[in-house]
Amino acid sequence: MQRLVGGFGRLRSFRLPSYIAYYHIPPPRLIHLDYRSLSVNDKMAESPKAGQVHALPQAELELPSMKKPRLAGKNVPKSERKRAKKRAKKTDLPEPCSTEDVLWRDVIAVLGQDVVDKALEDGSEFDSPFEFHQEVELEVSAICSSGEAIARSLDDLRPWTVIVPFALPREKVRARIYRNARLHSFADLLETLSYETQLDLKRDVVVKAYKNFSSVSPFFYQGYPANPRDEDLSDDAVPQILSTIGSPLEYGYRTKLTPHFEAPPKSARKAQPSDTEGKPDWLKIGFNRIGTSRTMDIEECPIATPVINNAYRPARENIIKNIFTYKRGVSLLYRDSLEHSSDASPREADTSVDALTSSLEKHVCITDQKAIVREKVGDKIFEYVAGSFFQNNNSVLVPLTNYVRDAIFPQTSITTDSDASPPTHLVDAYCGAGLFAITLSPHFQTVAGIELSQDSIKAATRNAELNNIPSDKITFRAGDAAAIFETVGEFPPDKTALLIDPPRKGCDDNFIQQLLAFRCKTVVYVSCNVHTQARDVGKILKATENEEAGRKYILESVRGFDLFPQTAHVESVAVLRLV
Ligand SMILES: C[S@@+](CC[C@H](N)C(=O)[O-])C[C@H]1O[C@@H](n2cnc3c(N)ncnc32)[C@H](O)[C@@H]1O
Repeated sequence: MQRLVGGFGRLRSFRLPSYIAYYHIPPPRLIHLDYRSLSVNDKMAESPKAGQVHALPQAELELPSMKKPRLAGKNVPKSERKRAKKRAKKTDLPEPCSTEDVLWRDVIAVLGQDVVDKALEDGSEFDSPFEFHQEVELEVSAICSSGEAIARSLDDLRPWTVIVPFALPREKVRARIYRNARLHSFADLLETLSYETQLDLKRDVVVKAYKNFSSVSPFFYQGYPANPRDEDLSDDAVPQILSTIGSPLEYGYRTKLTPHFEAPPKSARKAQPSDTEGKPDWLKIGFNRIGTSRTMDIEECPIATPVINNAYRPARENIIKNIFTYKRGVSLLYRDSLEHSSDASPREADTSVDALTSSLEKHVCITDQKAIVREKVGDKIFEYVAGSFFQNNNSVLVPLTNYVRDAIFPQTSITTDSDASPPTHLVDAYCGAGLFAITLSPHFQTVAGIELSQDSIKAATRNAELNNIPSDKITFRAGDAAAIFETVGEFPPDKTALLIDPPRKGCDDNFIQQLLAFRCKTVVYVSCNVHTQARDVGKILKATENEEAGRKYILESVRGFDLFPQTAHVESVAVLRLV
């Protein structure tokens, strides 16, 4: 059983599930060792200075190996001899290749051979700057061969390292020292301080995606060894990837959860125990372990909203109690929703202004796939069928939609013609329940959205009504995204912004061809899969790169948005402009 506790805590005493713990517990594939830096340790063995520190007198070294070295004269009292023995043991460098030696070499790699040699020479290698149970703040330098993190102490006067579990390079952590050793201390992790580190790591994912999939000449990326190919884009086609925008909520943000469980196996049915025995070991209610189809038991999910966790806990108890009534496995659904009229029974309904205002903000948990979920994004209301698509982190939707608005109407832009009049028309391809079309509608004269799911199109049309947007201003149609270009034939391309937010597989070639034929002024590409986004953006750039007569698309900016803190997932927004 994994006990999940949200927020910061003593991570040592429990484990987050692997699906959310990507940035908290380094799984083996995240451990990168810089063997070049470790190789400086090889010099250690040859170093005469290092040898001198723990060397016994020459005569003793030459004793037969079975004979213990003589530490002092016969007349020295036993207690003194014991102390000397202890001292000698403490100052001995670790046995080559022992666990201690492997760690010691990580210490040297972080501090540098010169610093270590100096400490050994002046005998300060055990003078820890830290006391037992002292709390310290650290920035992780590397991962040790043991999988723990190693950080260099920030005190430059006394070079020191601290070994701490469950942290990653560049993360800032708070830790409590529990043991001091030679030039390093061991500490328990108290807190991972930096959400910024996650955002940096996610920026790296965007950088790599554009490097690997946009077909930009590899020479653009310094140190990349390949030669440019004919099909590569020119080396300045991709601008510097901007920093990732964080989610206002780092935990408790996820508005949808779909845990599952299997029905009892035959063997368990045969020996059906009484329900007083609690949860049987074979029963796991939760999510798949990363990369497997085995379920990990989850009691509580730190990234889910409180209303979802509050509903999940008793439901879980109920499933455990009644597990033998299930003949098949079940996938559950939990959706965080604002309470709306159909949730309250008529008897309970209070129509006073105060009651209506507070009910607008009251959250309930919906578990029926077909029920209607309600959310607010800024001053707009959205309703959709619980089983259909809607973004799962409400806290980041205002920053995200504002960012898209500002990209379409830039205050100053090096790439837009300042005399050009702003766009008046918006096309929302892959529009879902109308999130972008509706939130951005106040800034446009005409808006058109398209989406494959009939349920979502019904929801988008209803959402336009709910938000009092006239039907002659905004229209939604069900269909393949490429079909939108038939509908918007009347839209002036130079005054049209196209928003693309496709599923993970990205856009198909037909859509890209029609986009290229339409040639609208601005394209904002929002994506939940930055790799297919990089591929599609590369195709658009490449298609217009060498056009002599016509104008070409340039990639003005790319940046990640963190819709899913504590996971490896990153959303990406690319802005293309026709110049
Ligand atoms: C990532 S969601 C974005 C939805 C919406 N923009 C939002 O933010 O709520 C992608 C949407 O594309 C729809 N979709 C998938 N394939 C499509 C296609 N070929 N043409 C149009 N829509 C499609 C899905 O049903 C889904 O609603």
